[in-house]
Amino acid sequence: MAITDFRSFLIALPKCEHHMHLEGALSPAILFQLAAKNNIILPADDAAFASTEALSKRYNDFSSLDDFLHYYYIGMSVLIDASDFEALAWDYFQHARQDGVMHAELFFDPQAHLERGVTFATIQAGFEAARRRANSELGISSELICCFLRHLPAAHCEATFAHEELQASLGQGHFIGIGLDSSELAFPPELFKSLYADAKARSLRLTAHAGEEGPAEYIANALEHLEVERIDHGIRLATDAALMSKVAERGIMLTVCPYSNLYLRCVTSIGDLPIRTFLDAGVKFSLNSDDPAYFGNHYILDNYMAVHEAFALSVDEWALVCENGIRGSWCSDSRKDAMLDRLQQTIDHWRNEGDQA
Ligand SMILES: Nc1ncnc2[nH]cnc12
Ligand SMILES: [Zn+2]
Repeated sequence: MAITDFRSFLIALPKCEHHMHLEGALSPAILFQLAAKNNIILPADDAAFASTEALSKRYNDFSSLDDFLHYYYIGMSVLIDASDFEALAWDYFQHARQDGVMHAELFFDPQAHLERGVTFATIQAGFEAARRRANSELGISSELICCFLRHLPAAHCEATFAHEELQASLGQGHFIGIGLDSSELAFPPELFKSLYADAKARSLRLTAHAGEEGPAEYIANALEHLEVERIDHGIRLATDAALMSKVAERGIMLTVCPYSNLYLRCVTSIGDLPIRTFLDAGVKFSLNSDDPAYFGNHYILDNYMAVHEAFALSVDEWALVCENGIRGSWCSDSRKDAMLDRLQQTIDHWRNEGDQA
């Protein structure tokens, strides 16, 4: 079958997003707007904060993960009340709707807000309002994944997890799992073994960033010491064939973020990502936007398009990527069945279109 309009085909696929930091959806325009509303003084000694245009331009020139994180943490300092968190998440959901996302599992970084005096209840109220609205108005289901910042001491992460408000929120089912993010190289997964054991004891789902800038060994360590079910990024897996076979055999899904890897210089082009290697080895992966507002405003569809342009996946391969994303989601079986039905209808429809072309 020849599909002449792959963009429309990719929009129509029922997509699941598993790797999107809500704070990474903060556009320069909303950043300046909230800074003005909340009287937040942005760094006067950095010309990047002179205007929306200057900041957007600086975002096109990150030299590494840490260079990006510097701006990411300054950016989120403008989020103060529940309506700010709601506006941020709602902005993301509107992009997600346009791109054909049916289900989104969204990271957030409470430690970065709690230390500024913003309460867990404030963050949660804002995100919950946007999630409810996304479900009823846009038909997008979502879950939250509470991320811990690995550049902070493990004891700090454990204390945050034990925080009364966080535990109460957990009791009310407000988030489904935990993740580990921020600066990778100096902070290997095994430092957080105790945090992950605590989360596992509370029946939370487990994932962690590994193998983004760090070596494949960090992926092995996250699997062994943190007992994660998914790996966020994981592109360095391709450097270790034995580990790659193990990951494929165990059905561990990687949440790959093509444009993020390009903008943070983990690869020099999207064509250098091991997408074909993973497909050939039977490694499951989903495609995601990570921090779209910081990475050229490339939301999930652009990531799908870029992978298509670089690797020319067949319709069957796209169907497999989509199916793996649905099956690897942390949503109910009935939601998965609804998405699998939609996938089948989409594939059938496009096969007919292709036959007629
Ligand atoms: N790509 C990324 N890697 C690590 N931590 C992050 N926090 C937000 N985006 C991140
Ligand atoms: Zn990430």
